[in-house]
Amino acid sequence: MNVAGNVKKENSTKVAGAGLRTGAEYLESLRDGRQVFVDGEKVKDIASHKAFAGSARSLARLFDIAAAPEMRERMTFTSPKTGNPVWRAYQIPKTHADLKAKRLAAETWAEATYGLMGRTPDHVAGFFAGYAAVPSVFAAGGQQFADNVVNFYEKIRDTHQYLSYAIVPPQIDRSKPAHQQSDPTLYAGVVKETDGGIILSGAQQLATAGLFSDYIYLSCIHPLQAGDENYANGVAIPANAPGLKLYPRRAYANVANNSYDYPLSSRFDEVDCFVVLDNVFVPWENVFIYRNTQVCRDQWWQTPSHLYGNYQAQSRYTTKLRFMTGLAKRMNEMTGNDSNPAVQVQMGELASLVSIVENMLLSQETTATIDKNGVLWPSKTALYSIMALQSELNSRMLEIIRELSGAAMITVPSAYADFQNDDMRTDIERFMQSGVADAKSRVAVMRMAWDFIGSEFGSRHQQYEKFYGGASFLVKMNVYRNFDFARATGMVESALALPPIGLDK
Ligand SMILES: Cc1cc2nc3c(=O)[nH]c(=O)nc-3n(C[C@H](O)[C@H](O)[C@H](O)COP(=O)(O)OP(=O)(O)OC[C@H]3O[C@@H](n4cnc5c(N)ncnc54)[C@H](O)[C@@H]3O)c2cc1C
Repeated sequence: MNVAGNVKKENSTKVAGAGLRTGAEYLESLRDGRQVFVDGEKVKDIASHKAFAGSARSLARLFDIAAAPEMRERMTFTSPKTGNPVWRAYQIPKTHADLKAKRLAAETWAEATYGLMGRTPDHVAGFFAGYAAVPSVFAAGGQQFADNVVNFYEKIRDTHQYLSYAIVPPQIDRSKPAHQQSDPTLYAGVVKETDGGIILSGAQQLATAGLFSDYIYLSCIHPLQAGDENYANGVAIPANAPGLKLYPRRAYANVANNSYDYPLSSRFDEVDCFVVLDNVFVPWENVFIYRNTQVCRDQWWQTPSHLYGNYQAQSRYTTKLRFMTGLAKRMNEMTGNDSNPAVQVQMGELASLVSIVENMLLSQETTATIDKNGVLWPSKTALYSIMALQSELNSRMLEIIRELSGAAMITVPSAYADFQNDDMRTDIERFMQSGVADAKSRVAVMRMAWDFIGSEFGSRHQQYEKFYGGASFLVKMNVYRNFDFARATGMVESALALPPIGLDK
């Protein structure tokens, strides 16, 4: 299977996959009555709606890649429960080799979307692998919750389910804790308990790819305090649960009506969804944390969940940066600047920044440690250091590309249709050609670069890289909590205790 190619028609055909879900099955499963609202309307069919169809097909392709027999070793491992192949994303790593295998699988999926889709099925899968690796954290709220999280993990692993998550309260009034908001049902929380489960109301941000997933994991990563118990939950909600409403932000593919003018927006807009819960019932078996602020906090930091999920995110990010570097190189070739030494220095800086990200990813593997239960934890300092600086490094990399481009991304025809007009085509072909390619090829590269960096889609990506892992001041606090300051201050103590020189008079 050609991983880096465009979405192909075979996506909609069934692939022999030993029970693995195919793209066609995935697309069919989106027709389940989920409530998605966009442009003033309820969406009837996500898989065929013009705002979402291209991205749905890109995601379906990931299912087919994993189901392809020749990708079995790369993309799957054997379920200890069923003996069937299941996505590697759900593997709990026990060795450094396991972790590397998970990265290779993540990279394979990331390459199929050029790193432009962050919440592919392997992201939240990593969190659940982390929960199932240390269920005792959930048992602190009652053994039944630990059992629930393990059972649910096994179910989603063995049936190849796609989860997204909404784990941040809405930005209504950040100056007040959850329970002091002007209305107790603004933030998503429990409003009622029944014999069969709990009922939730309120809102939560921001389920990227929520409308494309099978379940949304709803919990809270923002610090909660005494009094916030109603908001301290961890529950899995099927995307079509009655009362669950998804409000995507502006869908970029709506205007990206052809893949020449918008080669990326038309295919890879993963769509961030605001989540509203209107008395959504969640059965007990899908409840893993219930009104417990301590467990709600510990799920992220006392299990390897946050590390596994963000290790996948860094694999995806590294892939995207490779693609970005390739785009910059092709752009320079088109403008004839590629051999200019000053341009090569700028490209050298870009490549240095990309290499730092890549090597911090590899360092998470090599400095990973094994806990007392035999579970491998990627290095916290390696992960959080690069995440903390990503916000700044990403901006610098984009700035270099803008610098290198001059007007190249702007001096392009208004639309693909211009090539069809005989009067326009003559001028375009003459004046917009490159020294190494005809006008159509040159413009194709520039449109792709603009879609990457300057379109609404590209601009959202800049915001995504800043915030997908939380605001950078919070990530820096993670580094602060995990850095070995004792070793650093120990050296200072040692230096202060060195035998004195010249003080004996
Ligand atoms: C494109 C995109 C996709 C996302 N996808 C998901 C997703 O799939 N699932 C999900 O759950 N969430 C997702 N998020 C949400 C993301 O997790 C939050 O945006 C992030 O946690 C930041 O929270 P916030 O937006 O409420 O910002 P705030 O917490 O309000 O912070 C905004 C800014 O205010 C300043 N600030 C606020 N408080 C402090 C402080 N104490 N000290 C210093 N500065 C401060 C900082 O400059 C900070 O960057 C996504 C966000 C974006 C932009």
